[in-house]
Amino acid sequence: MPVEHRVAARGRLRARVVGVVAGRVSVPGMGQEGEGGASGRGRCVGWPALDERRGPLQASLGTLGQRLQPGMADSAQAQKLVYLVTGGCGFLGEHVVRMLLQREPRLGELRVFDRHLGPWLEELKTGPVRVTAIQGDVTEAHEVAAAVAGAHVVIHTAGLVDVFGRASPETIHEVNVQGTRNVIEACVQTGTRFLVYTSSMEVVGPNTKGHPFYRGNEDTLYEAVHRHPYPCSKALAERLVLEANGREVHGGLPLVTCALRPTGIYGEGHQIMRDFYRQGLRLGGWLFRAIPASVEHGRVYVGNVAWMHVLAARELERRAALMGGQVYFCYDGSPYKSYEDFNMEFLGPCGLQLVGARPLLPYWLLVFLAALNALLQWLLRPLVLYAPLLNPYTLAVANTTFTVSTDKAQRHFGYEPLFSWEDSRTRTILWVQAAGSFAQ
Ligand SMILES: NC(=O)C1=CN([C@@H]2O[C@H](COP(=O)(O)OP(=O)(O)OC[C@H]3O[C@@H](n4cnc5c(N)ncnc54)[C@H](O)[C@@H]3O)[C@@H](O)[C@H]2O)C=CC1
Ligand SMILES: CC(C)CCC[C@@H](C)[C@H]1CC[C@H]2[C@@H]3[C@H](O)CC4=CC(=O)CC[C@]4(C)[C@H]3CC[C@]12C
Repeated sequence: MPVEHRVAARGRLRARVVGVVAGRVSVPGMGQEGEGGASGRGRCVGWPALDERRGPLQASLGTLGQRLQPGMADSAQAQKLVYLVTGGCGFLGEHVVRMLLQREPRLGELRVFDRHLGPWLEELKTGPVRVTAIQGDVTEAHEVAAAVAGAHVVIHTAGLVDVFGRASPETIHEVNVQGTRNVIEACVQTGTRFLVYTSSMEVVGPNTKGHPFYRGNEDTLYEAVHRHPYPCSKALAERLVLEANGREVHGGLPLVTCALRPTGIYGEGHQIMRDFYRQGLRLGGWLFRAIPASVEHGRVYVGNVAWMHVLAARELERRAALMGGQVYFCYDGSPYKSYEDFNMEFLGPCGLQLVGARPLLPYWLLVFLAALNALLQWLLRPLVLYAPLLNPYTLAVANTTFTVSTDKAQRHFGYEPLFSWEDSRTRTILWVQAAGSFAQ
């Protein structure tokens, strides 16, 4: 039940302000210095150019890595800031929300904007920070503007993450590209100066040719060519965000933007992991290797992704010249492994086994099955939504090495992972076990 109802922002407010609850603030952490860098620019095959279209987690963030820096207490008293997190009820968004409450000392109000608000927001009502839940749609410009008005910082993580063909390409574009455009325009109109965008490694690759990206960084040359609507939309949206850096916002000051590019995120709330677990349980505890163990994936723990967002948002003002218009891969100490072997780090301790040192089916057969799935999806679309995990795109991503190795975020804004690999692994295992028992 909402604690209090109120209008959170000026303007034509149609976004529903569902409630105001208050959360907890604890201690911060931080770092320093830097330099310049490059941003990868992708090409979307079969998609219009930018200009042609207008258009169950507990507060488990712990005390790891907490460091109180000199001056933090002073600045905490000096100015309280309003943060807006779009997509704040999603897998990553919830972690960003909780991380801000725990580790952003200057937080005065936290606005959580999402199409679907989570009931867990109610838990956040006991602390000193006002949490404003706003039900709204990023594709509705006036709803976004109303939510942004008066915010100091926007963390834009809302997005349609669909590589399975559940949504149409147009819808993906509308949410990810037009939604991002609406966020930028809202910042410009209302005078909000700091915008952190959740991009994706998919902006770079894997490309349609299946070229490996091995221990790459933000400056690594790579032929970024996309066909799938999701990476196309993320690449277009990221470009919008980077190009908006330096635009004059209401009041005359420049907008400062940056984009964070997580690799495949895992952790508490990761639905695909939960799906693999349930599938394994249905198969009597067995999963069957489909992809060679030699294909490596970079993965990153959700808590560290959230932490990087919090740090980037905090440092954007002080390091505007350095960070503005920059992209940063999101990384941590998680080991490079194949997608399936990495999942087994969590599913193994939950009782599942991965059968086969090598793939059980020949690759050509997987390609055939993926193509068959795509055909069935198309044929059945008028009748039913058929959206299996295996399709030509997910097979290509799963079967292509994509690993990052970079310290740019460390150099530019002092990012160090907050959670060790051991801790990330333990937290994820506990969550999978709990999610599995709910499934029974
Ligand atoms: N899951 C992953 O492995 C990765 C995700 N990302 C990016 O991170 C961001 C968050 O992704 P996840 O948390 O995994 O996805 P998610 O689907 O769990 O969260 C997205 C949130 O955005 C909200 N949303 C969707 N459409 C909306 C709309 N029209 N208006 C308002 N809210 C809307 C959803 O309700 C949801 O709460 C996305 O931008 C995604 O592209 C980037 C790299 C990897
Ligand atoms: C048996 C199949 C061949 C195994 C299918 C696994 C796939 C469903 C997943 C393999 C790699 C994943 C993607 C990757 O982690 C990068 C991503 C980044 C994002 O921004 C969104 C999610 C995703 C595309 C992720 C989606 C699932 C996989 C394709």
